[in-house]
Amino acid sequence: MAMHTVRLSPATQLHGGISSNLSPSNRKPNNSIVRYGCGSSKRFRIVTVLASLRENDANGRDNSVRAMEVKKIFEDSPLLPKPLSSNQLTESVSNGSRVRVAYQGVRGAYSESAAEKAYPNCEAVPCEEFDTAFEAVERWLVDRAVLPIENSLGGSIHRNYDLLLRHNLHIVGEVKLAVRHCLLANHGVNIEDLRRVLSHPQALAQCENTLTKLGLVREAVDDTAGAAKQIAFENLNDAAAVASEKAAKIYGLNIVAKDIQDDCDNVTRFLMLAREPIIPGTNRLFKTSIVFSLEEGPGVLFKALAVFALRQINLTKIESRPLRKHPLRASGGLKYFDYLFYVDFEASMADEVAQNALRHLEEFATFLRVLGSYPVDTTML
Ligand SMILES: O=C(O)C(=O)C[C@]1(C(=O)O)C=C[C@@H](O)C=C1
Repeated sequence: MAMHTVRLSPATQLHGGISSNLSPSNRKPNNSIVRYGCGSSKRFRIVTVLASLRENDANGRDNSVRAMEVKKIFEDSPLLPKPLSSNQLTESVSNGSRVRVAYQGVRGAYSESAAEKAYPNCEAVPCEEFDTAFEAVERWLVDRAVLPIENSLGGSIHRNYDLLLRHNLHIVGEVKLAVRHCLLANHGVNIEDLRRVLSHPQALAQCENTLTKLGLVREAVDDTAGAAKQIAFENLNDAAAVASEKAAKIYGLNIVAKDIQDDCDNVTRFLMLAREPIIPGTNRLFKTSIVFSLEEGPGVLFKALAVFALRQINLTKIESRPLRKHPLRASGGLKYFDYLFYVDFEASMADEVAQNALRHLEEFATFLRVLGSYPVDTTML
């Protein structure tokens, strides 16, 4: 059987470095995580079956039968872990060896790459939802979470701003990842055959110009790699996924177009979250993230931001979100929207100047919380 017909090769595509499987069917009765070595015979069985499927395809076999077979093989595979869902959170435990890092999405998602960049040699643990990743850390199932917070083209990931406040984790670091999107389709599908494109809404927004030029109908899914997986599993021939080159390899898809984001400098910033804060230092460039709310009144936000300007502290990000518990406030018979302000500033909480700024802010803030003080990611992308 000629190996070149197999698009999912064993070493790079099926195993891919994840050694735990969190799906209930693969969990040991004592709730510890089942591990699989690189030489798993099941892995080779899967590759062999895929190879024979490809060969059958070449002989003109029914595509829907093939799609069902491929789906079954992937679902049975212990090598592609199923993401954690909220109701599984009580069922697995951290084994204390490598750092276990939760991310949202499935294998091949940009968030997985960010987790691996933030914690080299970590065990990246896929989670279905952002919320699940937060909870996985809170319940000691994993050690850290790495979650996207903003993108240079698409803007803020609002959901994670809201969750930062709803949960009690601390920001212990940030990591920036260059995001280079590809258009992925099944082999044999040409760009002219495409009608639809599936991806994470952020990824779709980052490729707005290309997708508009191609006239593709956008369909939002949970993550970019999940879109690639769906294209492969369902053997779709009118749809493509916006996803990474890594996802193309994992799910055996063809790269129809590369670098389709609207700007070559497309960067997503991720936050590293932990149960305990790190001790802020002054030995390197630090950033501090805070959230606060203010009284209603003329110039109040101006005054709040002035506490930093007066001390020459540089602000790197400001975001406002509705204050959900009190979305409206009344003043003089009028109703105003009520907000939370998230601010990142370039100073360590170990700096007296930062402590003074926050003391000053407390004088008129109705609520203030420090989300974390952590080293700035200064790596060039
Ligand atoms: O869908 C993925 O692959 C993700 O990791 C999520 C996500 C995001 O939420 O912004 C991360 C990076 C890119 O900006 C696009 C999508």
